[in-house]
Amino acid sequence: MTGVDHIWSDLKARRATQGALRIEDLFAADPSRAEAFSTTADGTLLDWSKTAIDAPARDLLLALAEAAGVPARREQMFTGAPINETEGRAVLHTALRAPEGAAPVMVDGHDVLPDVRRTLARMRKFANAVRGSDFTVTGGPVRDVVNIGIGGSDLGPAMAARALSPYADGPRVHFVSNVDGADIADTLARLDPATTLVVVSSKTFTTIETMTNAATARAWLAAAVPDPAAHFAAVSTAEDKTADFGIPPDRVFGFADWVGGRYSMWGPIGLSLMLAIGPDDFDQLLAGGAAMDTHFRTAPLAQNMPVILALVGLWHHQVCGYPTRAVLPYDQRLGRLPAYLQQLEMESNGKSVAMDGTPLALPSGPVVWGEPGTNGQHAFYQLIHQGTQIVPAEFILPARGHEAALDHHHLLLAANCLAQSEALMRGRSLDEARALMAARGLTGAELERQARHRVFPGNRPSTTMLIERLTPFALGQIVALYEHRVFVEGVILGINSFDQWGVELGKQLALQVAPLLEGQPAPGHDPSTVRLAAWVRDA
Ligand SMILES: O=P(O)(O)OC[C@H]1O[C@](O)(CO)[C@@H](O)[C@@H]1O
Repeated sequence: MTGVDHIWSDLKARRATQGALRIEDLFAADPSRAEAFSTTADGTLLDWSKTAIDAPARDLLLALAEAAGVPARREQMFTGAPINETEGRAVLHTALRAPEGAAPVMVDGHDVLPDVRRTLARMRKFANAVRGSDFTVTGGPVRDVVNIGIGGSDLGPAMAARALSPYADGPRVHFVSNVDGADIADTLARLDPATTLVVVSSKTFTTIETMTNAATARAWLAAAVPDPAAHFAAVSTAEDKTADFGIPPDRVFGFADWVGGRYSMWGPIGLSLMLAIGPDDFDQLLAGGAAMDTHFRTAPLAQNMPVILALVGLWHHQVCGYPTRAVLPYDQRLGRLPAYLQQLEMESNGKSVAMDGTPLALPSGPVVWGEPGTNGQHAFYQLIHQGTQIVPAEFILPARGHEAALDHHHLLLAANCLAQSEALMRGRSLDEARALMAARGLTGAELERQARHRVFPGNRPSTTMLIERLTPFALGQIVALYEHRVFVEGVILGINSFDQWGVELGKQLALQVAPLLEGQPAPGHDPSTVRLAAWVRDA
C-alpha cells in the first residue's frame, strides 16, 4: 500500500470510530470549533464546522493532500506543465486572469501571457465599440447580443451574466445552447435582426448543436439584412473554421487549447458577458479569480479554501459514502450556478480510471445538484431533512443584496439560509416531537404516530460560504474556488480532471441515429433504438 492508500484506510477507520457521534457533540467538546473549522480568503468565509470532520479526521485529510502531491501538482498547473496528460496539454485557465506583473507562464518555450493580454485588449476594444455604439450593424447600434454556444461555451457566461445582472449596462445578452429549435426560435422571436449581434462561441467550432444554431441564426439574418456576416463575431481556437463560416478575422477572438471548455469563461468565451457588463467589471471578475489563485497557491493547506472544500467533499463522498452533494446558493441571481458546477465538477471528475489507465480505487466525483434557496426549501429540502440518504449541503450566502430598499427581504433570505444549516445539524428528537404533539392535546398511540412523522434525524452536514455581496470580484472568487476544488479532488483521486472522453460516444452515435430517423438504412443499432426511432419517424 502507498502512503496515500494508508491514509484513506485511516480515514475510513476514523469514520468507523465515530459511531453515533453527533456534529453537535464536536461543538460541545471544542468551544472554538466554529472558528477553528472556518477558513477566510479576501473577504470571504467558508465555515465547515457543521460537518463530522473532527480534529483527527482533519489532520488525516490534510496529510492526504500532502501525500497525494497536491502542492507540487498545483505548481505544475500554474506554471504550464502538460498535466492534462491524455490530451498532452497544459491547463492554464489561471493565465487568463493573471494580473499585470505576473511571472511569465511558459508553454513550449513561449510566454503565453502577452498573447492573453493582446486578446483581452482586443475584446475590450470591441466591447467598448459595441457598447459605445461605434460598432454598428444594419439597424445602427447593437441592442441585443445572442451568444450561441453549449457546455463550457455557454454555461459560464450565461451563469455569470445572470449573476451580475445589476452590473449589466450594455446590450441585452441572450444565450442559445440547445439544438432543440425551441431554444433559438423562442430567443430570436423577441429580437430585431437589424440590431442583433450573434456571437458564435465554440472552442472547436465543430460542435453540432452550436453549428446548427449558428446556421439558423445566419438564415434568420439573411432573410432580413443585406450583409448578415456583419452581424457575427466568433470565439474559437479554430480560426480556419470561423473564416469558413464567413466571420472576418477582426471579429474573431481566439484562444489556445490549454484552456478547457468548462474553464474558459475568463477569456474570449466571456465576450458576451463583457458586452453585457463592460470591460471594467469583467476585469473585476478576473481580479477575483486571480485573488483566489494567489490564495490557493500560497495559503497553507490547513487554511487553504479550495483545499479545504475539496477535503470536505472527499470526506463526504469517498469516506462517508454520501452519493450526491447539493449546492444551495441563497442568491436568486446564482440560479445557474448549480448547472455551471455540474459541468465543472461532473465533466471534470466523473471518470472511472486513474491517470495511468488503471481502474479508480475509490468512487469518482459525486453527483452535484442544487437550486437557489429559499425556493429549494419548498421543493426538495424535505428529502434533505428527513429522507433516508444524506445529502451534504453547500450553502452560499451574500451578507448583503443589491436592493437597498429591499433589505427586509435579504434579512429573511439570510435567516433562512443560516436556519437551514442549523436545522440540518440539530434536527428534532423523538422526545421533542412528542412534547410538541402533547402540547397540541394528542395522547397515546396517536401522539406517538404523529410524533414519529415530525422527527428530524439532524446530524446532517453542511458548509456555508459567505461573501459580502455578489460583485464581479466575488463571483470570480467563487468560480475560481470551485475550479481549484475540482483540481484538488482530482489530484487526490488520481484523475485527469481536464479531459472529457465520456461525452464522445453519445455524440458519435447521434450522427449514426440521425439516418434512422430519416428512414435511411442504418445498420448496427439495437432493437430498442430501432423501434424508438421508427416510432418518432412515423408519429
Ligand atoms: O466549445 P465547444 O468546442 O463547442 O464545446 C462545447 C462543449 O462540448 C464539450 O466538449 C463536451 O460536451 C464540453 O467539454 C465543451 O464545453
